[in-house]
Amino acid sequence: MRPTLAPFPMTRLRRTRRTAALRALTCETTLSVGDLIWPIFIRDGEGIEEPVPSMPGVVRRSIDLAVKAAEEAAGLGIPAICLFPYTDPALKTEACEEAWNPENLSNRTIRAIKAAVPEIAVMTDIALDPYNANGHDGIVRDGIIVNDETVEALVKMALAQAEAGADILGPSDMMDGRIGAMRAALEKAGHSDVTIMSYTAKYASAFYGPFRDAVGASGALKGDKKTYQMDPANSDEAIRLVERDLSEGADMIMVKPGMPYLDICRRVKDEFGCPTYAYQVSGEYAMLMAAAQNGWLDREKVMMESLLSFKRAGCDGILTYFAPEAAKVLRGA
Ligand SMILES: NCc1[nH]cc(CCC(=O)O)c1CC(=O)O
Repeated sequence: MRPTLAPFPMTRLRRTRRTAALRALTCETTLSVGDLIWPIFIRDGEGIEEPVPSMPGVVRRSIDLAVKAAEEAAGLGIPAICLFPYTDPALKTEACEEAWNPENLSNRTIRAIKAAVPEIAVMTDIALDPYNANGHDGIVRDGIIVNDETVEALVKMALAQAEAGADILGPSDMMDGRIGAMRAALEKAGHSDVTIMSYTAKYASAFYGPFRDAVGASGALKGDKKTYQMDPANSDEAIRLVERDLSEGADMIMVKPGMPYLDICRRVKDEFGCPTYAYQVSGEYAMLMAAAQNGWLDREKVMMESLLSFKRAGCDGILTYFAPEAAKVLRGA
């Protein structure tokens, strides 16, 4: 599309910016509560809300309070909540068996939320890192992250989550072949309605630091995730990954992190026109909150501006720790 402009002064682009009414009429992008997915951290226990120091305002909740959070989210009109478990270090093993235990923290929370707030969509994370003694998303053998064996484990994890009632499965592991394997297993097990939001273009990013503190994976992780997560230098590779995941049966595609990768969001939306989401990750949240706490940025304004930028870049929705706060702003509450 090429704009046609009469020469100045016939064209004065400031004319349409003059009043709030004209600005409202020419506004190209909107953010609404229906665009938000709220990631929350869960832990064992009861009545516990434990702050995550590197993410001011974010807590780890016991299941009873996670249910309360889901009720709050539903009340605000937030369509989905995404669960990340803080796993007891004693349950972490090299084989990661806790990942597909039907009674693990994550699966118990899915059931509790679906029982109390059936209308909210519950999204999960599929990767082995919360359950892995070495902190990696895949099974490690002789120092190598083994792909196909990991996919078998992830499929078991996906089935346990679907069985518990998850609406959206979020494979965040970046192994090859996982989407197709999960989709086939879900069909076979009668879970043909469960959606998959693939963490397709997930970069090996330093912006995940606070999240790894929140789920207790920082201490365990040996080395980095560069053999499976993407090189921040790459963009064409993201397009190949999206094509691959869509052809294997992903319903929705995610780009992660968010703000430093808006160019990828735009390319994905333009090339595939598929449901596209971005994850405004822990480090992005921490960065904005730290500046706001110092009085260097206006928290509410940068929150809303950053979320709008995802919509402008073509995203259909955003996973953000700001979800309830942004929802309150959008509802004028
Ligand atoms: N595979 C786990 C996973 N799922 C979501 C995040 C990061 C989310 C955030 O930083 O907010 C990570 C961390 C990682 O890959 O190391």
